[in-house]
Amino acid sequence: MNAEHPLLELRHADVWRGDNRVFHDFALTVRDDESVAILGPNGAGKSTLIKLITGELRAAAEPGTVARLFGEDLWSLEDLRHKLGLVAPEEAQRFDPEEPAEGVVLSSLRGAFGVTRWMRFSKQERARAAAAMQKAGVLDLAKRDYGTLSSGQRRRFLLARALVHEPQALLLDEPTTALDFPSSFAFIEIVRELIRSGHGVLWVTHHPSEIPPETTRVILLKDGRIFADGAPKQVLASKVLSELYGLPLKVRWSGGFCHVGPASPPP
Ligand SMILES: Nc1ncnc2c1ncn2[C@@H]1O[C@H](COP(=O)(O)OP(=O)(O)OP(=O)(O)O)[C@@H](O)[C@H]1O
Repeated sequence: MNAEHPLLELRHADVWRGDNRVFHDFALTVRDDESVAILGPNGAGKSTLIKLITGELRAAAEPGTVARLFGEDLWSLEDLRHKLGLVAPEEAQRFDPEEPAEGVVLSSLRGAFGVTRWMRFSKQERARAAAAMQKAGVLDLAKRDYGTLSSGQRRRFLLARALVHEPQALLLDEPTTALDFPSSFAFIEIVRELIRSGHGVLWVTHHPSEIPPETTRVILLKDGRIFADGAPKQVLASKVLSELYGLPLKVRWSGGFCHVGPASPPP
């Protein structure tokens, strides 16, 4: 990681959505070798933060405001895909069900959502796509029609789509939404392996139980502010989460994973 240019630097940032100022004087710095989980109640500002990172939203240009991704002030995630790969489940809808699934990955090399008949790919590009599908555990499904894949398999193709650019870090926007337990666990295991092999990860989720044990930092958002930021066991604590969500919660750790339930189970 270049110490001068962390993945994300926000200082004195105001972010507006319509007439609503979601972030005010917001500050957050994330290094590109960190594995960070971001949680918070509905309306906390998670999507706003993601849209800020993807460049869909911008911080207001005020004196003193710093908003940089990999040291760039006005970035386009398209241009930074070799640094930060995005997995956003809603993108799964954007592909032709009759296209071979490998098109999800190959078309990313052209910044497109699907392969058109004018696209040509070199041997090296096909090898990169194969390597990305291998990492995501879907190489054997490359030739299957995309429309015949399960949600979990499609999610892994989205991961391969991000990995084909060999990014240093990944931004995962609720990547296990609507996946069953086995598919979620399989996805989490792949991400764990990526963290272990040195990738930075920014994982936005509602579910503490899916935060990989390799995660080094947890950030809790509430009402557009950072409510807590620190080591997982300090932040994902019964008292902190009870205060965040406004109800008594009990945290239990097992196998490096955090499980949250009501403080006193119903009779
Ligand atoms: N298009 C919009 N116009 C105005 N306000 C918005 C808009 N989108 C979101 N907001 C507001 O911004 C705040 C943060 O919303 P955001 O979607 O970032 O929260 P979130 O943490 O992602 O929530 P959720 O968990 O429900 O997805 C909320 O108060 C929300 O009502």
